[in-house]
Amino acid sequence: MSAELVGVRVELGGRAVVDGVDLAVRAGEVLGVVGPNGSGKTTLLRTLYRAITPTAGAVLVDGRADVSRRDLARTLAAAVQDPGVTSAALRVVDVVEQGRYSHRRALEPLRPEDRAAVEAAMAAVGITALAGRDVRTLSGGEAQRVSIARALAQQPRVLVLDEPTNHLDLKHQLTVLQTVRALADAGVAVLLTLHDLHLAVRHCDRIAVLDRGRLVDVGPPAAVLTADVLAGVFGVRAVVTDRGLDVLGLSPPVAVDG
Ligand SMILES: Nc1ncnc2c1ncn2[C@@H]1O[C@H](COP(=O)(O)OP(=O)(O)OP(=O)(O)O)[C@@H](O)[C@H]1O
Repeated sequence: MSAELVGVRVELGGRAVVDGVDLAVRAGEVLGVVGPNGSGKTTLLRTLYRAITPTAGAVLVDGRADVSRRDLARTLAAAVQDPGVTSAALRVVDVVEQGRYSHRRALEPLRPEDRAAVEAAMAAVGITALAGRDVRTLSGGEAQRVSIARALAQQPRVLVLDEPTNHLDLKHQLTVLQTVRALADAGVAVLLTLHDLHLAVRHCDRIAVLDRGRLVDVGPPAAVLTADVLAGVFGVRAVVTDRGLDVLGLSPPVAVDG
């Protein structure tokens, strides 16, 4: 299983925010997309899960462009930055059960395997105790984990996560990233965006660097996040070592008065 963008260009508000991007996420890997604010990461993910139609290029799932909405929903799950899980009076478990829609016929009750998938998804991100809570009462990090659990309950073969750790405390960041690793080890293709380059270096098999809508490079973290890329794209002086990423300061150095 793979999901692929081929020569993708996306124009929004009259300008290209993603341009000429070729990128494939493959079964068994965690592929991280990193880049500065506004570089096109969310747009790229939205294009892959077909929330946006590209201006040019193709989106392929297992090499095919003609996948139906229903087949796509059975194959690919996404947890996005603004999950909207807090807009209606639903319990946490109701939202996670939405992840089973694509596996059932309309109005069919949940089957034992659906319930098992929902329970496993909630346990994986530590929200079992929140099952009966009104989603409108959740904290940002709790709501984010509900959104991720809904995607996990879908048991997708391609999992797309937009900033899955941005509201999470350290323990839950690790919980989510370890869950992602276990899924990849089980053969799921995982594509995620991360702002935290430390997490990206540690938890991604490959990293794609976006800058102003263009793909700068894609490959293993240490090969891609070179000092030049970190300076040129992110504006920081930093190096990737065996221990991870060391950020030394801003690049070029900021002049300090006095
Ligand atoms: N609907 C829209 N209309 C016009 N411009 C848009 C629209 N959506 C996004 N953009 C612009 O497209 C660019 C890429 O946005 P995108 O959200 O993909 O970036 P990002 O890399 O995910 O950013 P961040 O790190 O801040 O989340 C930004 O300059 C943004 O302002």
